[in-house]
Amino acid sequence: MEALLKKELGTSRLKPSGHAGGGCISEGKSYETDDGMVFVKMNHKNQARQMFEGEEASLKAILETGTVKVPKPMKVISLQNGGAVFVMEHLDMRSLHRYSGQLGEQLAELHLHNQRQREREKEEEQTIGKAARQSVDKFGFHTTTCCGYLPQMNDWQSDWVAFYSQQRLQYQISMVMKTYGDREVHELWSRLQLKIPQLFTGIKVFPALLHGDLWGGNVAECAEGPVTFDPSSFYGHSEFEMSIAGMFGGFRSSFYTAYYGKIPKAPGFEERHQLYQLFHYLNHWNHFGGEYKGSSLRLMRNLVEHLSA
Ligand SMILES: Nc1ncnc2c1ncn2[C@@H]1O[C@H](COP(=O)(O)OP(=O)(O)OP(=O)(O)O)[C@@H](O)[C@H]1O
Repeated sequence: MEALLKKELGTSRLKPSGHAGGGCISEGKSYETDDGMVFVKMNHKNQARQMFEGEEASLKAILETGTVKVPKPMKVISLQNGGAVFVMEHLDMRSLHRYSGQLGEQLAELHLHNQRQREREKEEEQTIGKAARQSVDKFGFHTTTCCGYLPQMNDWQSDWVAFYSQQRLQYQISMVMKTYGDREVHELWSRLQLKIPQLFTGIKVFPALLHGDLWGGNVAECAEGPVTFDPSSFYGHSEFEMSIAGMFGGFRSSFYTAYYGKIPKAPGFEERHQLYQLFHYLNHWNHFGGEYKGSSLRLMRNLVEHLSA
């Protein structure tokens, strides 16, 4: 693997730095190269290349906004015996502490970036008659991204409720059905899907670029500010981002105060929050098995019971 890395990176020097960072999905290791330190993630699954290409595209999209710091992506390389590696800039990181509030602000800036771009274009259209369209007016992404190692459908759709119901929840539920044949999930889903539009009454959702997997294990800080990594981006409802953040903890109150100071909670936030957490519980059920079954079904029952017939 190291000979392949040397060749692909065009470096004569490739020395393990001693920094290793294994997550739940891939193994990670840093190396010193001719051009500085790199962090290399390796995964032997067949779908590793697709997973890393999605991460690479996500990092590029977030970098382009200039809002929140992420490692610069460098290269996805296929391994001979299946699997792939992903090379990116190495960042010296420690647990998020001092810059928690700044992360909240910067995340809100990321979420507002596309809308502000659209507003600038509208002004230009009014003053000079035309504007080069860079803003995104649909939900989805230009490529598949993976939350964990499972691919997410990102086909562009104008209607957020349809996108989220079909490409996020339905997709996960179909996978649960295929793997576990669970009848209760099927029965609850047939009732829940009819009620989802109620949760969006009076709400206008504008596509926001999301990190997509913002749990406490994917945020940190460098000497000069906060950093996030391992994204699975798409354009979606900004509220979706806050769902996994709350599931496993790791975010201080200063993070939430700063974020909601810029993007206040809209009416009905709490019910939609449950709907958005449902995706992550189902995705965990599909990744890690039955220990997430109980929490997924509980959430579904709760949503079905609290929404009117
Ligand atoms: N660019 C980087 N520079 C230095 N260390 C990094 C970098 N990216 C990630 N790490 C370290 O590696 C660890 C695992 O990274 P990452 O979350 O991307 O892996 P993963 O297997 O996709 O994880 P999971 O799915 O569990 O979130 C991080 O917690 C961090 O300590």
